[in-house]
Amino acid sequence: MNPILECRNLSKKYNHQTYALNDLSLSLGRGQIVGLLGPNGSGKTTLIKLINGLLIPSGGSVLIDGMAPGVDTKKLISYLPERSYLDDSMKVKDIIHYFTDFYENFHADKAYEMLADLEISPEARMRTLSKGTKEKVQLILVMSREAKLYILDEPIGGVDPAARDYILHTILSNYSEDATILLSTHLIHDIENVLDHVLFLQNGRLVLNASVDDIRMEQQKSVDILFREVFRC
Ligand SMILES: Nc1ncnc2c1ncn2[C@@H]1O[C@H](COP(=O)(O)OP(=O)(O)OP(=O)(O)O)[C@@H](O)[C@H]1O
Repeated sequence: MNPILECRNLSKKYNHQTYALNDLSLSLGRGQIVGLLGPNGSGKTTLIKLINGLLIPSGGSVLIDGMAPGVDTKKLISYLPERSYLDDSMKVKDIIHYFTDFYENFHADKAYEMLADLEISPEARMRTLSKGTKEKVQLILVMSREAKLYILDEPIGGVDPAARDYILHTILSNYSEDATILLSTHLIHDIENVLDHVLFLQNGRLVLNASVDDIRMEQQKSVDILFREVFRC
């Protein structure tokens, strides 16, 4: 079977400046949760945008399930961007209706179930919700699609610590076993227990591509501690 994601010598330069992403090659298999980790400006969002076809590579290529980013790969990827793209004047239930029309693989019943679990009213208008609650709604929408690759750019940044566990549980219990989740975060300590694999980016280069079990066995340390050592300022 094809890897769900393959990057070959992928590079991106903005405005002829230095490389935001530099000669990155990697291959991700199916059925795993992968942490995309790195300091500010290391290239995480750039990589995510390239995978989603929102940026064109300056060099190299990206393949999703063997295909270049395009109409067909958008059906396979469910993407949570770092900034909200939802219309603030809409009610949550209207957005669900819109998603149901727009995406063949969107399950409204699943979205309503998760909203109820998190005590968010479908009648609420987006602009009346707090930042963290808006993030929860966005994550619910993304996880209610049946996708092969979920890409979550900072999914729990604005969510309070008590809700983070629930959100992680929501992520874990709402994707099928052969799907892959690629998520970027700075909250490594909160998230590392659900990760199978990690990618460390530094100045646009991939400096670590390892399974979490290997890191714990070989280095005898948590991902959080390893990250702090590798990226100490
Ligand atoms: N639109 C743009 N124009 C010019 N430079 C950009 C643009 N977007 C990103 N960059 C630069 O590319 C590099 C990588 O940025 P990117 O946003 O991918 O990093 P990141 O790892 O997601 O950072 P953070 O953790 O702060 O979100 C940075 O040096 C950034 O300044």
